[in-house]
Amino acid sequence: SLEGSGFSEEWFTNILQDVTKDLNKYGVCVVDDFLGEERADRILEEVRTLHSLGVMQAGQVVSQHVQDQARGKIRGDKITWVTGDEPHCSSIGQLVNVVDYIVAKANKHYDAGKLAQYNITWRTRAMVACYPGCDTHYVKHVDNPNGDGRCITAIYYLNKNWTPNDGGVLRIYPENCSDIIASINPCFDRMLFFWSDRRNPHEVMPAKIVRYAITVWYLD
Ligand SMILES: O=C(O)CNC(=O)c1n[nH]c2ccccc2c1=O
Ligand SMILES: [Fe+2]
Repeated sequence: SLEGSGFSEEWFTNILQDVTKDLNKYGVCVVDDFLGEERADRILEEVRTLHSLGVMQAGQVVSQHVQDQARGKIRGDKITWVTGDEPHCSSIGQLVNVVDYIVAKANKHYDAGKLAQYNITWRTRAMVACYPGCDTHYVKHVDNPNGDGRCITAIYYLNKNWTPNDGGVLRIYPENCSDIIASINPCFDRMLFFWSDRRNPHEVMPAKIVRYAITVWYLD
């Protein structure tokens, strides 16, 4: 619901139209300056706290060789799952509430188009991910290749003053326009939505410095 979010009906309506239009047209939607610097800073502080508390576990191992693992070779992304009700997670919880509202409304929006094909009733918890730099990356993949129910991937980026030298760009290879590669910089207070299925193979390019993102998957 709107009250308590601190955002106006008009703000939501504008975002809704962007998300609905871009998702239906491109299968991808980027919203910049999503929550404003003050809220985004609070979320970043919470993620840094979670990282410093050591609650993030290795999401994937970068080296498949046993001896590398034995030597504790650089591991890939580290993740933790939060509902938003845990200690140090209240701003993350507010982010999820705002995204929930947008996705629920867009799903029922008058010009929902392809979004209307879904009946989004559920979502995962929020996955807080940290790529620790040192060229950690995520190989080209589809989030939901085999119909596990996930239909929309929603990613919120928290990387202040990001520059190309920092790496960690998200590349999306839209299935139906093979010549275009969408390169999305993981910059601070940027919100991204894309179809989770085979329409959007994507990869995280090697990150040179610590790179934070929060992902929620919406299920049909
Ligand atoms: O951070 C990004 O820009 C994109 N990120 C991804 O595509 C992505 N996709 N699937 C995952 C599954 C487990 C752990 C991390 C991930 C992950 O970062
Ligand atoms: Fe992914």
